[in-house]
Amino acid sequence: MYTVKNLCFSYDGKKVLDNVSFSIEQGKLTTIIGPNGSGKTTLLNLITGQLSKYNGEIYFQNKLLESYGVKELSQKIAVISQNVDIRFPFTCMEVVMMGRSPFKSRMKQLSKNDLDVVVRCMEMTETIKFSDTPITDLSGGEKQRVMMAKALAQTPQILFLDEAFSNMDIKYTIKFLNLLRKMIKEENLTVISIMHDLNLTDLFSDRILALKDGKVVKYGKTEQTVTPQLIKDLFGVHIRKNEEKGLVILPTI
Ligand SMILES: Nc1ncnc2c1ncn2[C@@H]1O[C@H](COP(=O)(O)OP(=O)(O)OP(=O)(O)O)[C@@H](O)[C@H]1O
Repeated sequence: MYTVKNLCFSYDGKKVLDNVSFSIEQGKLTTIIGPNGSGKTTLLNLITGQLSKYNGEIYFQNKLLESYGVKELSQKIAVISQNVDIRFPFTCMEVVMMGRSPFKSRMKQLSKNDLDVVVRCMEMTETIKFSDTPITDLSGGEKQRVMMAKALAQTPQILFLDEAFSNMDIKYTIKFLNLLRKMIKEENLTVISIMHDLNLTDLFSDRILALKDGKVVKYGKTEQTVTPQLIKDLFGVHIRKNEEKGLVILPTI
């Protein structure tokens, strides 16, 4: 689905990604982990076409990423970024409706089908009650739920999440991770996420891509990849792995 070969990227001469190569499988939840500043968001921005001027190759569905137009790419991928940066007081329904814009012609209204998708996604994310509320009036976690509704309304083949649950409480985080697992199973959705919560990463991910200092340290199946040694190498933190319940993070460094 995605193949990245020898990807290198610098900001103003400062190298941030160094010879990164991997392939993402369809119908899996892959989580990118690594310390602050290791290059996770930069990598995500590159493979979603939000950053350019890299060295190396990025293939999406066997075509070079740079050969896709913005509209074509937006019909296939949706991205939820780290921060919700909407300063204009659009109503929440207007924001979720923007998720349908890759599918409509310029100047045309949304179709009945588009509106049905919007309402369904707002119901799934429990944001329908905010339909007429300006997004600027919501809390951080509520805004993230609206952004989740907008991303789902895009009906993507691949959903990218950059710490998309960072402001959500544990109930909604688990609700959405379960919803994504269901969509992966039933609709063959592919999810690529960045998460700092190692317990949830371990419980919900199929594959782990571990980055440190802009290099891939490890990439593979979660159960084989998330080991106490990897977490020690990445973060300098000790963990114990409980075979039944996942990770136990120990507060000694
Ligand atoms: N726009 C930018 N201009 C210059 N340097 C940048 C820019 N964005 C990120 N960087 C630098 O690139 C490096 C990687 O940043 P990136 O945001 O990709 O890391 P990250 O792994 O996502 O970090 P975090 O876990 O803190 O979100 C950091 O050293 C950061 O300071």
